[in-house]
Parts: sequence; structure tokens; C-alpha cells
Amino acid sequence: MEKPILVGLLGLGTVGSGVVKIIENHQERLMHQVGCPVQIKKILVRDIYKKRDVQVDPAMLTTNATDVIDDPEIDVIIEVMGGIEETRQYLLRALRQGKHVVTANKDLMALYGSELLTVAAEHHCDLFYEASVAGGIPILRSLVDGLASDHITKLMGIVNGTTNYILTKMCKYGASYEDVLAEAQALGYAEADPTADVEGLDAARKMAILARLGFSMNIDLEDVQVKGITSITEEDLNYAKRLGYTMKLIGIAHRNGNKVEVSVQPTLLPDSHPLASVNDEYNAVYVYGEAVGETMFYGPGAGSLPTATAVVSDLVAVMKNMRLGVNGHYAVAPQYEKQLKSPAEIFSKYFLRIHVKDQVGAFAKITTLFSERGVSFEKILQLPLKDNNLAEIVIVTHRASQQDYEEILQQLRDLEIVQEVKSSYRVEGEGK
Ligand SMILES: NC(=O)C1=CN([C@@H]2O[C@H](COP(=O)(O)OP(=O)(O)OC[C@H]3O[C@@H](n4cnc5c(N)ncnc54)[C@H](OP(=O)(O)O)[C@@H]3O)[C@@H](O)[C@H]2O)C=CC1
Ligand SMILES: N[C@@H](CC=O)C(=O)O
Ligand code: NA
Repeated sequence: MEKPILVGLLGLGTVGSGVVKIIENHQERLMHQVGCPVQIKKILVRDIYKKRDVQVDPAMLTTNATDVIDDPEIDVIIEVMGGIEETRQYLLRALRQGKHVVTANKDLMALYGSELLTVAAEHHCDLFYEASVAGGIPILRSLVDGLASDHITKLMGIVNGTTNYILTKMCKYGASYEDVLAEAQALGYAEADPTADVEGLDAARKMAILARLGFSMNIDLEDVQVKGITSITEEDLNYAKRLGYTMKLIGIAHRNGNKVEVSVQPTLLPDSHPLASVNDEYNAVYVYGEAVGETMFYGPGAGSLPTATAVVSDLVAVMKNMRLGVNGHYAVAPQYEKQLKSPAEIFSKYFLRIHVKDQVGAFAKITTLFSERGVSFEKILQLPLKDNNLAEIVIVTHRASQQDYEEILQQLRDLEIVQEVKSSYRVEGEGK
């Protein structure tokens, strides 16, 4: 029997437990693929006495990272503990000792991916991170390998399982935000601190990673415009339904030449749009390449076994490379200079809901602001509110530049007849 490849696991939570199960249950298949057994030797946790939903030999558990990272017999470190600074130090230490790394950590890869990949390359190590974006969907591998020959100009998708789960349950069943967030946490979809999910930061991190790989540009997290789902109201969801839209948290990365825009924001999609029917914790990423045209990748974006599948597949890739005596990192070698688009160069349709004083000429004043900037309406509704002196106006515009639209919003807020701008969302798909 060949000597096993020994693995050190950092973390035994939702994803770590899935990794242990897959390595145990698929041992024969892994043997076939790689030609030698694989075995987890040590596992770092915070609390070795915690009750877990996977059985491991208690002697494997440790609360001392050194026991895992500095063990000379361990060839590969799988990091599924989360966190940024401490974790970054652990992985740098592992790479500098020549250990290969597999991680599911988008927080870390979005901020320090370039540094870690550089150190990995310097030490001839693999550093794979497929699970970090869209859980079980092999999207990074598809961008790096499957679409390697193409020039990708657009990436758009649902890349956060927690918020998609929440929006699905709120839109379809009228569930309350708090209840469904608690469900998503119990199901293991949410981050340890779900603020990153609901405020759009988790999706922004994933979009930065996707755009970096897809466009071969050094896209930083701060280049991503971010808005989360916390301010979406029941009224907005009702109007969306009435107008034939579905609300989704959508990430978009788009380039025209060297000019790029990357954003994450709640977006209204026509019900017929392919992303509108991606529900629950599922994710989907639409990729447009100049030669291939449209492609779409769909699958579970969060959860124990789906995410662990991506982690263990990365482990298989590492083990194959070890056996071949090569290493093939997902290089971050920016080939194109990045230039962010200005707000005047970013175009979209918009949904706007405002409360105005129900006075003669109010409507005309509002439409004038739009027409002065050449922004026309696709849909418009005006309804009386319970307070008889107020009316609710809902507008869906045709495409407008972000700059024009934001200036219109500012001018609307300054109008005496406008009581409040209640909500505003990007609208994608169909129409001019
Ligand atoms: N959950 C999901 O669906 C997905 C998660 N990810 C990413 O995978 C990673 C893990 O997520 P998940 O499994 O959900 O997280 P969990 O909170 O379920 O698990 C984290 C594990 O790491 C251990 N741990 C955390 N911090 C430390 C520390 N400082 N020292 C020692 N042990 C520590 C915990 O120990 P203990 O058990 O003792 O508390 C726990 O076992 C994160 O980076 C996450 O973003 C990526 C894709 C999907
Ligand atoms: N919290 C994340 C987990 C996977 O990345 C999500 O909900 O998508
Ligand atoms: Na993935």
C-alpha cells in the first residue's frame, strides 16, 4: 500500500465536517483518481469538547495551530476556519514550509489573494480556492481552465446563498426577514457574522475574485460598489411582483476595453430572466465570453457537502500535481491595466419609489427632472396613500447613466413636493 498523503484541517464546522465525510466516504474513488490514499492527520478547532455532527478520533483534535501547520508529515493544509489576519499568518507559514493549501476563505482571498498566491508560487506550492466562490459550482476552474482561451467581458450572478435564501422565502412565502435569516444560519449557509452576507460584503468579495480571474486585472475589494439587502421592504417586494420582477442580490462585473465596473446590489430582474428562477441557497453565474457567447453555471452556493465537494476536488488537484511533481496555481498575473468606469460610464435601468405631496403640478415637476437629463420612463404608477395628502409614485426608467440618475435623485430630494425617496434599485434585463 502506498504511503498516504497527509492533510491538516483548520476548522471542523459546517464545511470542515463535510470535508471529513467526503474524504471518508469517497476514499476508494479518491484512491482511483490519485493513486494513493489520503488521510486527515490533525484538525484545529477552538473547542475540542464541542459536540459535532461528524465522528473523528479525539486525538486528532487540537487547539494549537502549530500542531497542524508545523507538522513535517503534513503535506496539505485545508483551511475552513474562516477569519482574516490570524488565518493569513497560518497560511503564509504553511506555504513557506512548502505545504500546499486549499481554502474556502473568500474574505482572505479577496484581500490577500495576490500575496498568498505569490508566496505559494515562490515556494512551488499549490493554492486552490474553488469553494470560496459560489460553493459547489466549479466556477473558478471554469474561468481559469474551461474558458482560458476566451476574452471574458461580463460576469453576472447570484453569489451569496444566504441572501438568496432570504429573498426567495420573503418573495415567495411572505416570510419575515428575521425568521429566514435565522433559518439560513441554522442550515449553515450564513457566515459566522451574517452581517457580511446581508450587507453584500460576502458577495462583493466573491465578485472581486471572479472579476480578477475573469478579466486578468488586479480588481480590489474597494473597487466593488456594494449595497446589501437590509433596506428592502415588503412594499418593494410587492411592487416588484406587481410589475413582473423578482428581487435578487446581483453581482455584476463588466468591462469595455480596459474600463471596468464591479458592483453588488439588490436588483430587479424580469420574472422571465434566467437568474430570476435561481432560488433558495442556489447560486448561478452568467459568463459572457467574446468567442463562446453566453454560458451559465448553476448549483448550490452554500452548505456543508456542496462546499466540501469543491474543497476536496481542490485537494484532488493538489494530490495529482504532487504525484506528477508539478504545481499549477491559479496565478494572479494581471495582464491588463485596470481603469474603473466613472459614474457617467455606467448604465442601467432603475426602479424608484417616492412619496410626494398630492398637489397639482407635482407629477410634472418630477417628470421634468428626468426629461431634462434625457431619461425616459418604461413604467410608471401613481397611487394614493392612506394619508390623503400624499401619493406614492413608482417609476421604472429606461437606461440612464449612474451619474444622471444620482443627480436626479439628489434634485428629487431637494424638491419641496417630495416627502421622501423611499427606495431605489437597479433593474436588469429586457428593454432599452
Ligand atoms: N458555510 C458555507 O456554506 C460556506 C462557507 N465558506 C467558508 O468556509 C469557511 C468555514 O465556514 P463554516 O464551516 O461555515 O464555519 P463554521 O463557523 O461552521 O466553522 C469554523 C470552524 O473553524 C474553527 N475555528 C474558527 N476560528 C478558529 C480559531 N481562531 N482557532 C481554531 N479554530 C477555529 C471552529 O472551531 P469550533 O468548532 O471548535 O468552534 C469551527 O470548527 C469560512 O471561510 C466560510 O466563509 C465558503 C463557502 C460556503
Ligand atoms: N455565507 C456564504 C457561504 C458561502 O460562500 C453564502 O451564503 O453564500
Ligand atoms: Na465554487
